[in-house]
Amino acid sequence: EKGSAPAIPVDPRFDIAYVTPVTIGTPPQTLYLDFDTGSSDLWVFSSHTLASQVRGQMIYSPEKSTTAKLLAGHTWSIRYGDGSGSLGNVYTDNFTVGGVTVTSQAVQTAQQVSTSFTSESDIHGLVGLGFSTLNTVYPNGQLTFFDNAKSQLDSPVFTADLKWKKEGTYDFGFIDETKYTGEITYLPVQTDPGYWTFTSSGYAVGDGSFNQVSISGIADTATSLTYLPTAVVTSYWRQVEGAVNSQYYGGYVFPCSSKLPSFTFGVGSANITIPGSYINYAQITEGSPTCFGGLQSSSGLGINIWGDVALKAAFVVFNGGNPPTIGWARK
Ligand SMILES: O[C@H]1CN[C@@H](c2nc(-c3ccc(C(F)(F)F)cc3)no2)C1
Repeated sequence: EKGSAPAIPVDPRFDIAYVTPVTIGTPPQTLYLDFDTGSSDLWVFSSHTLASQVRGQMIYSPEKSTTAKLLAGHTWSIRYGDGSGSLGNVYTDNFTVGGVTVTSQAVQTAQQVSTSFTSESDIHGLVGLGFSTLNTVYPNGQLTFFDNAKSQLDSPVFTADLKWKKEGTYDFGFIDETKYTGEITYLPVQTDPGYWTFTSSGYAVGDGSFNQVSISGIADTATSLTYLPTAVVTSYWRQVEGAVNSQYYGGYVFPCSSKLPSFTFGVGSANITIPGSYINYAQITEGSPTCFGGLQSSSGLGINIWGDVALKAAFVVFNGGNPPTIGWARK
């Protein structure tokens, strides 16, 4: 089996996140979910979610699905890197993405969500595509959609082809050669504690010289920006006149009129170049002449994150084989 589904930017003004249509249950209920390689819970807004916390999101109603089964005595609670979170209970039901169906997928129904989820009406939940060790369901951890689907896929892989301010795709079970140029460079993945963690071989700013330095980080499709070591990020923003690291805005801001240099990162002996335009993330407020950078310091996070700003510059293969690896290609 193989499947393909769109990755739709939530806000075309700036790619805060990407959502993908899925169907759950019988008859099928459609929701748009944020696919997240940085976590491993599949949770949805539901008929169990506090009404005061639902604002326009589509919901999954297990009581309307003839194939839904409560996973009795199981609960979950998750906290994301930005402090947002959700919690609830668990059903199993049929779950379909791009024509690939998993029967009895653990679907975590939210009873409560934090305010940032409530205010993001275009995101109806998340599909965790990290390693199942990260799943928060208690007392028995559940498998991700990808772990459940793997055995029925032509190949145990999924790929991410995210795009700047445009619709991209997630493919399951195959590698679409038309989506990239040149070769795919595969790197080893550290699966502990459960992220797609790999080591980049270095970086260059604009057409400057390449700095050979190992940068270990996670490939995270649900983090909007990219967070790298302070030394790397300061050497980038030093090239931009008027750029400052603002305490007030919580990161590097710069004059929107700036022409930003590109940022190149090494993957083995190959490299990926992020166009400067991708690093002009957004005006700090509508109409402001000050813009917020898409490349920020990871010093407060304790981990480097290759988020959408980097991922959308590449074709990325998440290979769930034995051992798992991650593949990068230019496009
Ligand atoms: O935890 C790490 C794992 N991947 C990153 C992640 N971040 C979110 C998230 C999604 C949507 C929202 C909201 F809609 F704006 F509320 C907030 C956070 N989901 O995964 C960070």
